[in-house]
Amino acid sequence: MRSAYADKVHELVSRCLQARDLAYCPYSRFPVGAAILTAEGAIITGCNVENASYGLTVCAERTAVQRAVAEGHRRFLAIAATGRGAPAPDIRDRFVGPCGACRQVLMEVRVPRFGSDWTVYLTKPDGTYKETSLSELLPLAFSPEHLKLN
Ligand SMILES: O=c1ccn([C@H]2C[C@H](O)[C@@H](CO)O2)c(=O)[nH]1
Repeated sequence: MRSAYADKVHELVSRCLQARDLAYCPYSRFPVGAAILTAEGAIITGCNVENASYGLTVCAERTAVQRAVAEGHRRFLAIAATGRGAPAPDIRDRFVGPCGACRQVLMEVRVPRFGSDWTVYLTKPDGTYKETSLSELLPLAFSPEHLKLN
Protein backbone atom coordinates (compact mmCIF):
# COMPACT_ATOMS: atom_id res chain seq x y z
CA MET A 1 0.00 0.00 0.00
CA ARG A 2 1.46 3.37 -0.96
CA SER A 3 1.95 5.47 2.15
CA ALA A 4 1.12 8.71 0.33
CA TYR A 5 -2.56 7.92 0.37
CA ALA A 6 -2.91 4.89 2.63
CA ASP A 7 -5.59 6.70 4.61
CA LYS A 8 -7.64 7.14 1.42
CA VAL A 9 -7.76 3.49 0.38
CA HIS A 10 -10.60 2.55 2.70
CA GLU A 11 -12.69 5.44 1.38
CA LEU A 12 -11.82 4.58 -2.21
CA VAL A 13 -12.93 1.00 -1.72
CA SER A 14 -16.18 1.94 -0.04
CA ARG A 15 -16.95 4.50 -2.75
CA CYS A 16 -16.58 1.85 -5.47
CA LEU A 17 -19.00 -0.37 -3.56
CA GLN A 18 -21.48 2.52 -3.34
CA ALA A 19 -21.05 3.25 -7.06
CA ARG A 20 -21.89 -0.35 -7.90
CA ASP A 21 -25.33 0.16 -6.35
CA LEU A 22 -26.04 2.75 -9.07
CA ALA A 23 -25.22 0.41 -11.95
CA TYR A 24 -27.67 0.26 -14.83
CA CYS A 25 -27.38 -3.37 -15.85
CA PRO A 26 -30.81 -4.78 -16.77
CA TYR A 27 -29.32 -7.20 -19.32
CA SER A 28 -26.37 -8.78 -17.54
CA ARG A 29 -27.60 -8.14 -14.01
CA PHE A 30 -23.92 -7.85 -13.18
CA PRO A 31 -23.40 -4.51 -11.44
CA VAL A 32 -19.90 -3.07 -11.37
CA GLY A 33 -18.62 -0.04 -9.49
CA ALA A 34 -15.36 1.88 -9.80
CA ALA A 35 -13.74 4.74 -7.92
CA ILE A 36 -10.70 6.71 -9.02
CA LEU A 37 -8.35 8.57 -6.68
CA THR A 38 -6.75 11.65 -8.24
CA ALA A 39 -3.42 13.16 -7.26
CA GLU A 40 -5.32 16.04 -5.71
CA GLY A 41 -7.22 13.65 -3.45
CA ALA A 42 -10.56 13.74 -5.27
CA ILE A 43 -12.55 10.54 -5.72
CA ILE A 44 -14.51 10.10 -8.94
CA THR A 45 -16.86 7.17 -9.30
CA GLY A 46 -18.48 5.26 -12.13
CA CYS A 47 -20.80 2.32 -12.72
CA ASN A 48 -21.55 0.19 -15.75
CA VAL A 49 -24.24 1.60 -18.00
CA GLU A 50 -25.75 -1.00 -20.32
CA ASN A 51 -27.66 -0.60 -23.54
CA ALA A 52 -30.30 -2.61 -25.41
CA SER A 53 -27.77 -2.63 -28.24
CA TYR A 54 -25.45 -4.66 -26.04
CA GLY A 55 -22.17 -3.55 -27.58
CA LEU A 56 -22.82 0.03 -26.53
CA THR A 57 -22.50 -0.88 -22.88
CA VAL A 58 -19.86 1.12 -21.03
CA CYS A 59 -18.01 -0.47 -18.15
CA ALA A 60 -17.78 1.10 -14.70
CA GLU A 61 -14.05 1.76 -14.98
CA ARG A 62 -14.37 3.60 -18.28
CA THR A 63 -17.36 5.57 -17.03
CA ALA A 64 -15.22 6.73 -14.13
CA VAL A 65 -12.27 7.65 -16.37
CA GLN A 66 -14.42 9.62 -18.83
CA ARG A 67 -16.14 11.39 -16.01
CA ALA A 68 -12.90 12.25 -14.25
CA VAL A 69 -11.33 13.68 -17.41
CA ALA A 70 -14.52 15.60 -18.24
CA GLU A 71 -14.43 17.11 -14.76
CA GLY A 72 -10.89 18.36 -15.35
CA HIS A 73 -8.80 15.71 -13.62
CA ARG A 74 -5.58 14.61 -15.29
CA ARG A 75 -3.39 13.02 -12.63
CA PHE A 76 -4.51 9.68 -11.30
CA LEU A 77 -3.12 7.46 -8.58
CA ALA A 78 -5.43 4.54 -8.04
CA ILE A 79 -8.66 2.87 -9.02
CA ALA A 80 -10.82 0.47 -7.02
CA ALA A 81 -13.33 -1.71 -8.82
CA THR A 82 -15.87 -4.24 -7.69
CA GLY A 83 -18.38 -6.56 -9.29
CA ARG A 84 -20.90 -8.97 -7.94
CA GLY A 85 -18.09 -11.41 -7.26
CA ALA A 86 -17.08 -14.38 -9.36
CA PRO A 87 -19.38 -17.37 -8.80
CA ALA A 88 -16.75 -20.02 -8.31
CA PRO A 89 -13.86 -19.91 -5.85
CA ASP A 90 -11.39 -21.00 -8.51
CA ILE A 91 -12.07 -17.88 -10.60
CA ARG A 92 -9.33 -15.44 -9.60
CA ASP A 93 -10.07 -15.92 -5.89
CA ARG A 94 -13.44 -14.27 -6.58
CA PHE A 95 -11.78 -10.96 -7.34
CA VAL A 96 -13.14 -9.34 -10.47
CA GLY A 97 -10.56 -7.46 -12.50
CA PRO A 98 -11.13 -4.73 -15.10
CA CYS A 99 -11.79 -6.05 -18.60
CA GLY A 100 -9.15 -5.75 -21.28
CA ALA A 101 -10.71 -2.67 -22.86
CA CYS A 102 -10.74 -0.86 -19.52
CA ARG A 103 -7.11 -1.78 -18.90
CA GLN A 104 -6.18 -0.16 -22.20
CA VAL A 105 -8.17 2.98 -21.34
CA LEU A 106 -6.41 3.16 -17.97
CA MET A 107 -3.11 2.91 -19.84
CA GLU A 108 -4.06 5.97 -21.86
CA VAL A 109 -4.43 8.18 -18.79
CA ARG A 110 -1.49 6.83 -16.86
CA VAL A 111 0.72 9.74 -15.94
CA PRO A 112 4.37 9.35 -16.90
CA ARG A 113 6.67 10.90 -14.30
CA PHE A 114 3.85 11.07 -11.80
CA GLY A 115 3.44 7.75 -10.12
CA SER A 116 3.75 6.33 -13.66
CA ASP A 117 1.48 3.39 -12.90
CA TRP A 118 -2.01 2.92 -11.60
CA THR A 119 -2.50 1.13 -8.35
CA VAL A 120 -5.55 -1.08 -8.77
CA TYR A 121 -7.64 -2.37 -5.88
CA LEU A 122 -9.63 -5.43 -6.89
CA THR A 123 -12.49 -5.34 -4.43
CA LYS A 124 -14.86 -8.07 -3.30
CA PRO A 125 -18.47 -7.28 -2.41
CA ASP A 126 -17.60 -7.69 1.28
CA GLY A 127 -15.05 -4.86 0.99
CA THR A 128 -11.90 -6.96 1.13
CA TYR A 129 -9.47 -6.04 -1.59
CA LYS A 130 -6.31 -7.08 -3.31
CA GLU A 131 -3.78 -4.51 -4.46
CA THR A 132 -2.26 -4.83 -7.89
CA SER A 133 -1.17 -2.42 -10.61
CA LEU A 134 -1.94 -1.67 -14.21
CA SER A 135 1.51 -2.84 -15.27
CA GLU A 136 0.74 -6.20 -13.69
CA LEU A 137 -2.68 -6.36 -15.32
CA LEU A 138 -1.49 -5.20 -18.74
CA PRO A 139 2.13 -6.20 -19.29
CA LEU A 140 3.93 -5.23 -22.49
CA ALA A 141 1.13 -2.77 -23.17
CA PHE A 142 0.64 -0.58 -26.18
CA SER A 143 0.73 2.98 -24.93
CA PRO A 144 0.65 6.58 -26.22
CA GLU A 145 4.45 6.59 -26.04
CA HIS A 146 4.56 4.18 -28.97
CA LEU A 147 3.03 6.83 -31.22
CA LYS A 148 5.76 9.36 -30.54
CA LEU A 149 8.02 10.15 -33.48
CA ASN A 150 11.76 9.74 -33.11
O1 LIG B 1 -14.31 -4.63 -16.17
C1 LIG B 1 -15.53 -4.71 -16.33
C2 LIG B 1 -16.14 -5.85 -16.87
C3 LIG B 1 -17.50 -5.83 -17.05
N1 LIG B 1 -18.23 -4.74 -16.72
C4 LIG B 1 -19.67 -4.72 -16.95
C5 LIG B 1 -20.06 -4.64 -18.40
C6 LIG B 1 -21.42 -5.26 -18.39
O2 LIG B 1 -22.37 -4.27 -18.06
C7 LIG B 1 -21.36 -6.26 -17.25
C8 LIG B 1 -21.21 -7.70 -17.70
O3 LIG B 1 -20.12 -7.82 -18.55
O4 LIG B 1 -20.25 -5.91 -16.47
C9 LIG B 1 -17.65 -3.63 -16.17
O5 LIG B 1 -18.32 -2.64 -15.85
N2 LIG B 1 -16.31 -3.67 -15.98
